Amino acid sequence: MAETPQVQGREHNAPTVIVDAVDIVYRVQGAGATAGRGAATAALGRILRRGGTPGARTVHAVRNVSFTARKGEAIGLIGTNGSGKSTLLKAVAGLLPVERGRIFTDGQPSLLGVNAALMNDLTGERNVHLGGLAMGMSREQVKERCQEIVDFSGINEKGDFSTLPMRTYSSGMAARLRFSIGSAKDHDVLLIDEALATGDRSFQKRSEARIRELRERAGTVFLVSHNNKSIRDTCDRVLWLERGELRMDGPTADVLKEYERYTNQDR
Ligand SMILES: Nc1ncnc2c1ncn2[C@@H]1O[C@H](COP(=O)(O)OP(=O)(O)OP(=O)(O)O)[C@@H](O)[C@H]1O
Repeated sequence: MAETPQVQGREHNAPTVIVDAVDIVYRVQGAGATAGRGAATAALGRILRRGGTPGARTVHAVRNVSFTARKGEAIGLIGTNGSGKSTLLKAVAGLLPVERGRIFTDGQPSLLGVNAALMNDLTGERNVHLGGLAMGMSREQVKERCQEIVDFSGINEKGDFSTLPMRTYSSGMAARLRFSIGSAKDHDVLLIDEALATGDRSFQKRSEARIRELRERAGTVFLVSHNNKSIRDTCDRVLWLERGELRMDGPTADVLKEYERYTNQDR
């Protein structure tokens, strides 16, 4: 019997994210109002020049980017500072509008860290519960997995931190707990922004293994990182963004070779 398109859509290799000729532009209100001359004079000058809103400036962060991601792929996003990686990830997560082009996703993309909105005044344990519920886990599932999530994060390695408020955590500990909560559930499309950079080497190894597991369970994983080794160890494909443009899209080894050549030369 012929398969319906929906059944085909569940196959390995099926597209999960299609980004089609996307541009993303930030609008910064009130930017530069105090630059140079006095604020009032500068604002008046702008009104006279443009006849528009004073102080509105734009940042064109992503330019004409297209790619298709498939089930089972782990895709690294690389590029020098400010090249548009986080912006693109937020747009795929549906948190930023596109100026031009379209983004299609099959399933709900989860941006690690943002979806599990953690609260500084609550303990790590309470945050594990809330984060789990926010991701759609049942109370029983959360109860069952709470200890495992805390153990994976390693926050209790130097004391019983899981019963202390998150504001007492170092930024690395908070990032580890976020990663641990976010990756406790299988995601259709998991977007990870620099989560691995903050942990120590043993946490990095655990999280790399976790990414490989998530990927095997048929999801698609995107990983933004400045750590080329993490990218090499976890991703089979890499997108290289530079000044908002997609400079290269291909197998990890090929793209990293060109990227390393680019970052090692004087620019
Ligand atoms: N909220 C914002 N408002 C205005 N401009 C922004 C905003 N966030 C980012 N930008 C600008 O958009 C461009 C892309 O930034 P983005 O954070 O996506 O880059 P990135 O590649 O993730 O950088 P990094 O590696 O430094 O984290 C930069 O020029 C940045 O200044």
